[in-house]
Amino acid sequence: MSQRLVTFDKIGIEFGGRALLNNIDMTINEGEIVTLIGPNGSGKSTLIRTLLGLQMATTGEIIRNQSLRIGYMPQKLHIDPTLPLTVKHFLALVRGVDKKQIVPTLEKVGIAHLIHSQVHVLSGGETQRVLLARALLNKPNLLVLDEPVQGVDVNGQVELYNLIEGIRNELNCGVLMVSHDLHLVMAKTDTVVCINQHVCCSGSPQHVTGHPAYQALFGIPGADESIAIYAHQHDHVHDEHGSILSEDGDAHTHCTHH
Ligand SMILES: Nc1ncnc2c1ncn2[C@@H]1O[C@H](COP(=O)(O)OP(=O)(O)OP(=O)(O)O)[C@@H](O)[C@H]1O
Repeated sequence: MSQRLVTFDKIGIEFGGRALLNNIDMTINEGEIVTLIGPNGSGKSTLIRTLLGLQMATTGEIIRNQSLRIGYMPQKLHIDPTLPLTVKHFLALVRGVDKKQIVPTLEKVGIAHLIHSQVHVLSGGETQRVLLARALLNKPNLLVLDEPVQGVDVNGQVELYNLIEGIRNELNCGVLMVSHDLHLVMAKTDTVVCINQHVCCSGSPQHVTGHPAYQALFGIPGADESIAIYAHQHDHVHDEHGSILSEDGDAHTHCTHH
């Protein structure tokens, strides 16, 4: 039986009398991929910051397993582009890093060939892999990924989600990720938690996408593919001015409301 890594117990956060998060219950188990979704400003990053200890909860508590070790991958890499910094040197900056682990970790995320590249010339997908490598160097049993596929094209996104799933399978770590992409991420997720200040719904991807609260926020999955077409029953004929000719040949118009 897999053990619980983190339990959010009725977490609430207020700022200036405004509730950013309210009564959030959520659990992440070893070997489980949990995806946090929600509209802009719904509190996803705030919840992550609370887990990382960067934000204090106003109410409730976060119960952490004693063994908890988090590897955090931020949304973006903020580095001065004028600063010369190779991937190797960037990863060597990780506190307490075992430098012998840098090459195997880069191999794990598929970019060992970039070890001597400057970080600011990397593509979006390569940068995300460097950030993932940095998170892994912390030897985590919980990976926390804030929008891991940001700035990556669709093919690259699929590859990154596959990579994250592969790492979970290999390390049996828990994964908590924030995502805006609902379609690609769903296949790689065990549990989806949909928040909008509070937990709107949670469970398997199938359960959540069928939930009315999810559909109210994001629409019905696949609905955009089946555009409802207004079918005009053209059972009449027009004269040369566009007016409808009745059976007796008199002209009248479509709309008679004024
Ligand atoms: N330190 C803070 N002080 C006051 N308000 C804050 C603070 N941090 C976040 N907020 C507000 O909390 C709300 C939630 O922000 P948060 O960044 O958690 O949302 P999000 O779901 O991650 O959004 P997005 O999808 O746009 O990244 C926003 O309205 C934000 O302005």
